[in-house]
Amino acid sequence: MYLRTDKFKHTRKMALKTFVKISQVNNLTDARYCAGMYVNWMGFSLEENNANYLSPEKYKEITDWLSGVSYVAEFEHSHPENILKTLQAYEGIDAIEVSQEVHIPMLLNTGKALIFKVSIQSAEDIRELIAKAPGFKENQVTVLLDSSIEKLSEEMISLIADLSEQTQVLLGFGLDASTLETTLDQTGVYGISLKGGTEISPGLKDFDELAEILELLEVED
Ligand SMILES: O=C(O)c1ccccc1NCC(=O)[C@H](O)[C@H](O)COP(=O)(O)O
Repeated sequence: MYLRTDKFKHTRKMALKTFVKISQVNNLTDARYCAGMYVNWMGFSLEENNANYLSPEKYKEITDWLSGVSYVAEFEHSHPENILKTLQAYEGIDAIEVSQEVHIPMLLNTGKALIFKVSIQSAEDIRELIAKAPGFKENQVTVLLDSSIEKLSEEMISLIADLSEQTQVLLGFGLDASTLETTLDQTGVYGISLKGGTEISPGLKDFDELAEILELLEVED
């Protein structure tokens, strides 16, 4: 059984049926909408070469308007030393997301939650994660599955279910409003990850589709 931190249990209104992370948020409109929909984690790209890069000033401007959401600092390539240096300019970051596995051990003791974003090309990639799942669980590293694959195969669904039984997984691909509930049931993932910003993930053609998914997940108060 996951901890899911007491913080979430007691302060989050259970307004969404599953845990939701929004990645690469880069404007106030999307940020306010998503916070209003009670997403759990809001991610901002803090690497200057990223198309959705958010400067410290813009980050402050946006987050000053928000409440009830945890902030994720997203990095693809930065070395942990630079990550920690960068974070000094961003107040209130709760979690760090990296895409380089080798960077994980260097960030385990920062006091922040850790997310490992993995680009999935094939079922084999998920098998490799399953082999490493006990280590992720032990170190409380949330695994975020990202991919350009639009539709989840039966094989992938069953592998993701296996992975989710062993550690905390956020599913970031193969999400479609018409099959969302089944996908959540079949994979048993802890939550999902949707992209904000200007780059919309495969299968999510525009902000309307992101909104459609969030509305589907809404729980009546
Ligand atoms: O609790 C676990 O077993 C676990 C397993 C794998 C990854 C993470 C795990 N727990 C930690 C978390 O659930 C989140 O990282 C935590 O809720 C984030 O909290 P916060 O920093 O308050 O956003």
